[in-house]
Amino acid sequence: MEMLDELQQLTAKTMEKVDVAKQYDTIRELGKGTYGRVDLAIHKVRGTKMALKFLRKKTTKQKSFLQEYCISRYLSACPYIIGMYDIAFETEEYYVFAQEYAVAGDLFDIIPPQVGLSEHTTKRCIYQVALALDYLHNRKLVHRDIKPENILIFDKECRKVKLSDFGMTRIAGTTEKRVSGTIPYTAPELCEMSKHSGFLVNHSIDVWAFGVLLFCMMTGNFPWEKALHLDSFYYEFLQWQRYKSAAIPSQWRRFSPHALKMFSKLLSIEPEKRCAIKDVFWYFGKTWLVNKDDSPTPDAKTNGDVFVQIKPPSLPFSGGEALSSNKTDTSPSLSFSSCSSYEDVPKENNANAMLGSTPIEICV
Ligand SMILES: Nc1ncnc2c1ncn2[C@@H]1O[C@H](COP(=O)(O)OP(=O)(O)OP(=O)(O)O)[C@@H](O)[C@H]1O
Repeated sequence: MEMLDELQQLTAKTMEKVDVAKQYDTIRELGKGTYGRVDLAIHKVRGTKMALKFLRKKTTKQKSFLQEYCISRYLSACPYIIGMYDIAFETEEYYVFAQEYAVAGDLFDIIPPQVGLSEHTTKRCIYQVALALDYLHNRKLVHRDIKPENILIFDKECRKVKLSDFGMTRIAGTTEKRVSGTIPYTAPELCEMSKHSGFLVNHSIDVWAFGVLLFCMMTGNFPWEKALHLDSFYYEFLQWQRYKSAAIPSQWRRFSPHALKMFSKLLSIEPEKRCAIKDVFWYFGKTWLVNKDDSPTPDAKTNGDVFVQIKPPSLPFSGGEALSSNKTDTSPSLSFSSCSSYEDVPKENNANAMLGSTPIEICV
């Protein structure tokens, strides 16, 4: 990791003030995040289309910018991680770096609400995400922000996808403050921690988020809003995992026994028992979704079909509830609901977006 320090120092020394309009033709905004925005621009001299990531100086320290830029560059040799240009500069208001442009946007926008992607497309996509995460973990890094908005896609069929946004990436084993909000991808051991208390960064938090991401991709819903006992969808999952005799929660019944086994390894409640990302590769040769015609009829191990109407919680991603993203672009935004519904809600900040006030139908 000395190499990263050196790269950061070198970048800090060589970073220039640039007038963006003189060097780039801005085409459009690609997305907005918590700390800034990403624009599609053409480098006037090179004639190349690039994604310029602008991080507001008001909310981003130079050190954090350098860290994100250098970690991104360090990882960009992997074909499943977003490519980087050797371009970092500042303006009056922003720190800026240039990335490869992902022409089809991000994964969030192509997951059909309440339906999910086909098994074939999910496997094609998640396989590449798993390779990217395995690459990162082998280098002792933890991404810490795995979610569909950070998986960039180059075609709607997910033939080529790349992991991006290394703003939260840290070295495994370091102590971090738990400052970010709780979202459906947040592992239970982090959800239970009080804000600002320190925790040891570990690969297992990416593994958990990967499991939740997989569920979202295959169902178009979040499995829960928060991995906390007070979240009924999470509590049901917890009971099922703890006492195998408990009923399979309805939203998990669509998965094959192999897929359920994979989920219980990825979403193991105790972080020490969670599998490594590379352990999922074995499951790619197996079927993940049960054929509707073969699905088991409700019996002692299941609850039977129920149809529940619940009021959406006041937070964005509800356990078994609504998922929304932090995007504020003009593309249609989604919210996932726990067993169910993806509703069109603004992709405001993941942790703060409000769900609409209409009840969400949960078909179980
Ligand atoms: N290289 C790219 N090509 C195309 N679109 C991109 C690219 N980089 C980012 N975007 C779009 O911009 C959005 C925000 O980018 P990014 O996640 O890097 O910002 P952020 O401020 O770090 O977000 P967050 O709030 O999640 O931390 C992405 O979800 C994606 O839709």
